Amino acid sequence: MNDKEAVKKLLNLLKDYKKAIISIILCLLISTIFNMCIPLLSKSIMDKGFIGRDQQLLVKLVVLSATLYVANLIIDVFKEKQRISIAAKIEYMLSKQAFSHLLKMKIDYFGNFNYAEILNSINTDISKMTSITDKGMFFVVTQMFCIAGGIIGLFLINFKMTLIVLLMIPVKYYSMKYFAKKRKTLMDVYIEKSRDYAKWFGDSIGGIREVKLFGIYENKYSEFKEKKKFVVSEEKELNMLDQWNSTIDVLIIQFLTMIIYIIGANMVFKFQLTVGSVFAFITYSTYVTEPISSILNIGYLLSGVIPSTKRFYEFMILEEEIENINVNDNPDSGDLVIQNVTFSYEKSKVVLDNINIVFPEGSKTALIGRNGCGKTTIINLINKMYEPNQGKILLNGQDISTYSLKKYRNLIAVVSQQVYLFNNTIRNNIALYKRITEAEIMRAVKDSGLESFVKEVSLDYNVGENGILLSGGQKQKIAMARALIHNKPIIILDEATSNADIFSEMQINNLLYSGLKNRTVILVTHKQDVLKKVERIVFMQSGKDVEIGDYESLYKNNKMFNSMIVKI
Ligand SMILES: Nc1ncnc2c1ncn2[C@@H]1O[C@H](COP(=O)(O)OP(=O)(O)OP(=O)(O)O)[C@@H](O)[C@H]1O
Repeated sequence: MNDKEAVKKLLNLLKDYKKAIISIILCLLISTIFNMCIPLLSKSIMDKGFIGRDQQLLVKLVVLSATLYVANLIIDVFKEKQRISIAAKIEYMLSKQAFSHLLKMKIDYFGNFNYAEILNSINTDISKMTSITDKGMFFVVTQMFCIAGGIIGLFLINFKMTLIVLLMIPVKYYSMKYFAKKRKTLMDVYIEKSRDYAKWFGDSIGGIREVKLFGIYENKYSEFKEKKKFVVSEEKELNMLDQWNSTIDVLIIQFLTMIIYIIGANMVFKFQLTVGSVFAFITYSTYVTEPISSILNIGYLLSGVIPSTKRFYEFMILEEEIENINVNDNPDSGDLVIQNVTFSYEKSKVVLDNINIVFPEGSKTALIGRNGCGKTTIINLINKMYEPNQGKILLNGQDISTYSLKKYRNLIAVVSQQVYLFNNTIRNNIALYKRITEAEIMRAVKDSGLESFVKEVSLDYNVGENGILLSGGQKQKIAMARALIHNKPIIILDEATSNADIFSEMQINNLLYSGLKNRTVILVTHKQDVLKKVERIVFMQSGKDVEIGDYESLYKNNKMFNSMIVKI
């Protein structure tokens, strides 16, 4: 995306608020007209009131000026209310778009960026983009009128001095260009550095247990100092640049005012101008110089917003999961078939090579194999976190890529080794936004082996951030209860009982041919008692070499299989 497209996108954000923007511009116009009258009033107060010693007129003019000031204040409050409301709506709308996109994005995005980094990027970009509703931006339109009115006022008072005022335009233009270019470069670096810092921060706090257990506090602290120093120094440079830009602005205007005073005084001494005219001229000249400065500063302001706008829209076009909307059939349970599937996460490394596995409907199948051979990858493909590079996965004879993603996933429950629990009650973590009766929840809790704990603390016990208040086994049992309750025809248990005690494990294993009797169950396990129980075992020597059989045949014929079994 180039700068022009980014500006277009920014302007597009305002298009839904035409009415409010028109009312803001009207308010600014009325204020501008009032402001135009004030120097003329001051001129009369000075020349006719003070110097002409007309007290009655002086009081009238002072009251009129004060009324205009108050009217301006009221208009300003009304205008600000509209402007703040547009800013809030744009921020809310962009946040909604970003969050909805985030939920639909492909899973590999979350492997590259951690939560702190994602939150930091989205918040920074949205807040920068919302700054297009800042006061300075809206002023542009009315400032055109202000400049026109100011120039007319100046010409009416003195033509020659007006030309001097107009000379400042090219000076300001070139200074703005210089600062805008610098700011854009600095902003790009700042965004990169703060993203890097947020990534590191999320990673370090995510690993707080390791920091404590391995005593790497000092190392992390010195990394922090280094990374934060970069961010703070970029912030400092950006703030200093803003300061220099406004200092140069003030210098230009002050220099101009000084010249006007000198030339004006000279003219007063020669009786070519009145004292009031000189003061009115100076006020009018600010009506021209300040708005010109603000208009030219828009370029400077945009130079800070454009990098964020580009990054935001680049994020918004990242690939989402494809939801088939044209499908008319509901996926139905049936045999699940992995057919000639080849898959790699990275092009250079093939993880699964032409794999064929059938999981008959209602069957119980165990997956066993060495670390990294691709068991979890098979599960990732079945639940459509990834798509095969070649081959197909079929359910009930139909390619799963033709099913509605939501409806297809609705058929599968996964309990993995690393369970994620929301910071909510046990009840809500099990029900997951579905209306489920207490009796049903209690049945699932009983089947998963969590009953005695629930009786102790109640279903409304809050589990804390990712279940921090629970033991590993309790977390897995909640995940198990969650899988059981949703009545899905396909259940995947990826080392799901790795943290369960022997009694709970036996209880869960007994479910295979009772509570889960009619469901297709796929278990990743190395435990002998489960391997003996299931009717089929998929033994993976690697992602290329897959052998399927029952326990007896594999046990007799495959030494490698034997060496992997955990006998308890
Ligand atoms: N998101 C990913 N991006 C890139 N490579 C990955 C990703 N996830 C897994 N891999 C790689 O794919 C291979 C298979 O990983 P997978 O997690 O499927 O193995 P596994 O058999 O489940 O292992 P384990 O028994 O240790 O859980 C490994 O070599 C791993 O490094």
